[in-house]
Amino acid sequence: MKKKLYPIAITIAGSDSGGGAGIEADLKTFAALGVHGVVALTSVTAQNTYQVTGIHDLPPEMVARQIITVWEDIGIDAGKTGMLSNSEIIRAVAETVSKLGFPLVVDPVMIAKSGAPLLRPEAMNALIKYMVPIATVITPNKHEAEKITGMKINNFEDARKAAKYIVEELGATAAIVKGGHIEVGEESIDIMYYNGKFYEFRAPRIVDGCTHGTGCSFSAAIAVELAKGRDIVKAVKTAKKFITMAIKYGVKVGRGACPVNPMAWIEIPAMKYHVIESVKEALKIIIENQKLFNKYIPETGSNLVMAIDPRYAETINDVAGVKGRIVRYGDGVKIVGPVEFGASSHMARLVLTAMKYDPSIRSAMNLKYDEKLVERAEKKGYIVVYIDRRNEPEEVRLVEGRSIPWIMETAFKKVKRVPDIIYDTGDVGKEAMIRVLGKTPVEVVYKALSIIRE
Ligand SMILES: Nc1ncnc2c1ncn2[C@@H]1O[C@H](COP(=O)(O)OP(=O)(O)OP(=O)(O)O)[C@@H](O)[C@H]1O
Ligand SMILES: Cc1ncc(COP(=O)(O)O)c(N)n1
Repeated sequence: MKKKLYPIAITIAGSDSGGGAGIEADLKTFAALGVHGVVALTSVTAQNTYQVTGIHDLPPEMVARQIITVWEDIGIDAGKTGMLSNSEIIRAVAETVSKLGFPLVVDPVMIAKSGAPLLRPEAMNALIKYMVPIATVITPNKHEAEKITGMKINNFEDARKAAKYIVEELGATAAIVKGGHIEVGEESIDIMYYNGKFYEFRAPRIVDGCTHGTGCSFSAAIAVELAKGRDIVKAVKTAKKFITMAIKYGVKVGRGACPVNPMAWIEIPAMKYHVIESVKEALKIIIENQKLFNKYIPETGSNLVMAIDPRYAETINDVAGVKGRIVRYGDGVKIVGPVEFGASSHMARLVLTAMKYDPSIRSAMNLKYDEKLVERAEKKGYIVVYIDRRNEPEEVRLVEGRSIPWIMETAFKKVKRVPDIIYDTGDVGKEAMIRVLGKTPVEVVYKALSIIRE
């Protein structure tokens, strides 16, 4: 079979005006994982991160009509359902999807994170009777699985029984009982029963992430992979990786449960590419001016670094620099290795600390100390701060990796902003150094050049 360039996935779900869950989360997930997303809206909710203040259901015929109209022209490779709200909508969706016959992921949405009911009590039986049997995969959490099976779920053994029951007695092809609230420990473990076998999907539990829309985005990700033609086990594996990242790099907005961030999946790699290109562009300028830079490359070498967006930057692995540093070579300089993430530790830590004070400062370079450079910087009106390394507290000296943040913190305290230049004149075993900071590597290199040039 010829592979489709644009697999099509449909979300049959409600809208969350807060943009965190529902079709909004689903469409972001579809886009991030590379399929074309289409929609059958079931209900409009007036919602934010901590409450639902109104629900307006669409007529069931209108829900069915959206699915059919899309199918007739664009086609549907797989779909998911989210909030279905009432039994008439459930009947209309079940009937339409059964007729068309595409693989369907059912997220049996009942209650929002904020506590609001999203499924009328009268619709519970319809959900079990009509939706479960047509589910290729159904993804209940602990509470939803309890409602569907009538069982109590307190541990993974109970979750296994429930998943098996949903498949063998209620007719789903595969059932995943999500473990967000079961045996809460270091990991978030989901249990799947499929084709006579149990599967476990594990990921580290994230404590300070965002969880509004997790269920929506997880089920949408499974639907995407099914639309691409992946088998169920592979689809869930990818969805689990996807949702873990979306929770970790959540969108920190609102005063309730903040929304997951499905875009992290593509945004982080895209930013990394942009950062590498930005460092490379600035390295070209250094090479063009290598004779000027030669004299000011420290004995230990220089590095030029840039961090990814502050929303995502956490460790030195989120900062790119030159592997093996920039060294003196004849009367010029040599860029020793490739530009890589995690290639620098000192300069990376400087930038990570600077970003805590001013998120726009994402780049830095170090030069050999020379009083002439400091004089020129001051004359040019740059903010220049001197740090006396003899004042470095004992507890800072003793801990590996603490000196650089201390230098940045001390400099910030002196001028109440991130300076353009921080310098020190060294100490026993510490080379005197000038550190140039800025928004981008090109800006940093031009700043450096402007003080190097006589
Ligand atoms: N804090 C967390 N850290 C990592 N993964 C999580 C976390 N919370 C939920 N997940 C995962 O996200 C996916 C979607 O979970 P979802 O939030 O729908 O279920 P739940 O946490 O069991 O229940 P609830 O919807 O009531 O929070 C599942 O794979 C689940 O294991
Ligand atoms: C329209 C709509 N659909 C689904 C959910 C569930 O998501 P959550 O449990 O994260 O609030 C929601 N809140 N709103």
